[in-house]
Amino acid sequence: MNMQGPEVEGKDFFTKQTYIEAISEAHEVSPEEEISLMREALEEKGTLLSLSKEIVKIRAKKDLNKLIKETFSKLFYFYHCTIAIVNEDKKTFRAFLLDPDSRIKIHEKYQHLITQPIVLHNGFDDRVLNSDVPLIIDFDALGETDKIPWHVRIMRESGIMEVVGAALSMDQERFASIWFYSDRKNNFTQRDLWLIAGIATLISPAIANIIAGEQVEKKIREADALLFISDAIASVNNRNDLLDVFNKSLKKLFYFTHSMILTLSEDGQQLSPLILDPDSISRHDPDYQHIASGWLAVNDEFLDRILSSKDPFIFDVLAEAGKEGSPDCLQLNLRTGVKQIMCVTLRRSDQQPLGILALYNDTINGFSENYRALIKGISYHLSTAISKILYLEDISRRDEENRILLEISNELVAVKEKNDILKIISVSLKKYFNYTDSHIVIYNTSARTYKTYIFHARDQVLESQEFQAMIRTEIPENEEIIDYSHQPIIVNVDDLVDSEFQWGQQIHQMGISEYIRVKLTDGDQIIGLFMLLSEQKNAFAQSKSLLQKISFQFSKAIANLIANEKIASQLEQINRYKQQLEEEKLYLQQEVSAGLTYDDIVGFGTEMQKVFGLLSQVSFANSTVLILGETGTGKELVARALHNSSSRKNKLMVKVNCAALPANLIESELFGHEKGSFTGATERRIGKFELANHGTLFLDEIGEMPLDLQVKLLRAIQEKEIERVGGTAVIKTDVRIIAATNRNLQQEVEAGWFRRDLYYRINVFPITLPPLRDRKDDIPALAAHFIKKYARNTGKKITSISAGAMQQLMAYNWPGNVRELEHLIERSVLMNSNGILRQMHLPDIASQQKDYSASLHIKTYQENERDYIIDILNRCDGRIYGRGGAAELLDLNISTLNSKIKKLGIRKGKTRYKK
Ligand SMILES: Nc1ncnc2c1ncn2[C@@H]1O[C@H](COP(=O)(O)OP(=O)(O)OP(=O)(O)O)[C@@H](O)[C@H]1O
Repeated sequence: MNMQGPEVEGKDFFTKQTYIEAISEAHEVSPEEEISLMREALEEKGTLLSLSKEIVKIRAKKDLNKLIKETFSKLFYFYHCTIAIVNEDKKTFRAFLLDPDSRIKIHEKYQHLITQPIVLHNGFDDRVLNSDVPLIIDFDALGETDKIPWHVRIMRESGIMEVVGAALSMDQERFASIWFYSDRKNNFTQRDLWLIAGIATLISPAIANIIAGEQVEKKIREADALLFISDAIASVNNRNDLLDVFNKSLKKLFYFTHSMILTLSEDGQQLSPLILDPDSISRHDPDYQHIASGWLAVNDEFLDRILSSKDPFIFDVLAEAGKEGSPDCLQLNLRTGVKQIMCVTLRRSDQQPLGILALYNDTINGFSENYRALIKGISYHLSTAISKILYLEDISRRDEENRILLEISNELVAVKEKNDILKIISVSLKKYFNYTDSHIVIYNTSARTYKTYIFHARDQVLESQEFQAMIRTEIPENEEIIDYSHQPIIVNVDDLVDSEFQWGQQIHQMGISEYIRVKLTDGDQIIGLFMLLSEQKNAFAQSKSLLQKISFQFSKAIANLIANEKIASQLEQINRYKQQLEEEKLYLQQEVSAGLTYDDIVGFGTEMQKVFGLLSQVSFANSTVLILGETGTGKELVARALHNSSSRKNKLMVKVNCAALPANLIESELFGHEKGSFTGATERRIGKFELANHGTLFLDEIGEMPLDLQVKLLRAIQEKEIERVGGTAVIKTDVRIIAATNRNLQQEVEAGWFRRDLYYRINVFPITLPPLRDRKDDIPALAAHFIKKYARNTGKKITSISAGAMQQLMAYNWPGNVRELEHLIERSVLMNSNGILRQMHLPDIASQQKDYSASLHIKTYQENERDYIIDILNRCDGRIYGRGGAAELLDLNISTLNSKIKKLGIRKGKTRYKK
């Protein structure tokens, strides 16, 4: 850097010392030199004398410009000339006089240069100001150093090679500087410097006068502007108008990049933006939206300082942002080039803080001290305007809330089922709240948990594991979510991540950042929680009051829904009982012999006594009993007596004849069916299992049960629960099983026609009833028993049986067992006219013989094969193909079986194949 002044630096050579004296003091001069210098000096002195006459005429800046253009430029070469004045703060200076022909005008930062205060102590301007003589700055010699101030850099970039600066002073105070710029190197001579020093001295009083005049004008202008702004502020009714006043009027008064007004929450804990300037220089930062739409917690020393300050507060962003714990917004400002911020606290009439007005600047020392008073003046009017805006907004918000409330209430009143609520939360509420998902949980008094009742979620999360887990999660009553406040509460989900709160973690995994919840109540009772969830932070700051109001309507609708559901489920239960009672009634009407006991079983012989012994052991147990025996031996009679002697005697014994029903109906008969579950299922019907609940289910002819149904039966017996055909609900049953068959189940198992596992499950307590031919000693008692029964039924007076007839009975083989004997006695009583049965209408020996010989007919191999295939087909309910079909059981391939059916002339009757 090369800065030079006359070699007589430090002396006021214009007033006290001539140029010649100064030069001669500095070095020896020859007499010729001295004569020439004296001539020059006399010439310039004359020049300055005539100059001073011009200068006294100067009144305004335009006169100055004219002087520079027309007079100064004739004295020496310079490109343009400017004057800078020191600001009131004494730390900065600003452009005062600008040369309209300045070549710097083309520089992109020219506007910045001429409008911004520039730091004075930068090593250039302060030196010139402190120097008694003009100084030259040789730009070329500056080199590339960081220390070059930005405004000097701009000049150099605009082609300036050299500049001379001289201080202007008045009453000992150096208040400004005059600058002559040149685009030529080594342009300024010693003589030029001497002239510039003279010009500086002469021009100082004129400049001081103009400044004083301008300051007066400025004050008047500021007062006018303040008046105008105050008036404008006083008449605004909304945020946009207020922003307009700032941008159009205040920006005319002084430079700032943008503004922001923040208001304080009622509890004084948070500051949130009321008005954001769309011209903010920070608006392109990715965090701007987030920070600008959020709120600032008033919990740091920085904000405390602003809020407690009575006067506008100016601070450097760099210095504040560097302090520990500085708010995020300061970092954002720093990043986006904000250098200085002026804040003033807006106060209510009671002096309590209402908010903050912040003005931003992109230069250090951008805010002059002068503006403090102006901004303070504006802040009073601004506070009133903001209070008014907030009041008006509050009124219109309440109106809007009431309108929304009415709209939502109308929808809620019409709620009949959950889907109606779902529609409201997935469509209607979306117009007023900013949420992505919603969740209503209902309090379960017995489990003391909150359980999902209704939810609405984004499509993309519906299938996710987190969401599925979330809706299954029951929130324990004592979780931190449940507090006693009835106000809506906003929860930051980040705070839940490290907690034990499972539901909180699940919604975090679903991408939820924040949720608001409100209690649903019915009188004093909490019935549930209503939660709106959002992926964004700060989504619900404005929603509290409306949600609070809506929650009452929601509570009512949900309480009604729950009550209706309860009534519906009770009605359904009543209907079920009613249906069951009707079934039971019908059943009891069919079952006339329901009251049979062991007394009705006739059997004095040893065989039957053994049976009675077994029965007495199992009567009171709940065990499954399997009654075996030929047809007519009394299996059903024994089953009924067993039931009537058990602890279940006051409930039904329900009989299912497994052989009598087509295979496809047995399942519905046993387990019931839902309406529409198959063609013909026009009504819901409960099955025999449900009908026999707490009683006994008698499965007669269990050996005839189709194989596929055997599996379901086994499950029902083992699990003690059933599902209706076409239904999904699992129904618990408490049923005792008594099964009977005249088949040899063991053999059936071996042949693969009866499931082994089911056989073991029902063969817990087998009782075999002996055929009548093996207990003929019971025949007299049985005969007497039936004579008495049928004589009473027919009204005949028959009391005994002749010895001959008895002999006939004792001689007979009784293939139909007790049933055959009973029928024979019945027929004989009907046909008899006197008091003693003498004639038994037994099949005669011959026919017996005939029958016998007929039964001795030896079947051909083909006949046997035909009968066998028919048996299997009937067992499979005519099904040939697939698992458990006839082809599989016969271990034949399908085409072979079909050709055999054709060849053996096997045909199907109405329901079964006939032999
Ligand atoms: N020991 C008995 N005392 C009195 N009556 C009996 C006796 N055994 C059977 N009976 C009567 O015989 C008839 C047939 O009995 P039951 O229906 O119980 O036989 P079952 O073994 O179940 O026959 P099926 O195997 O053909 O169903 C019934 O009227 C029953 O009352």
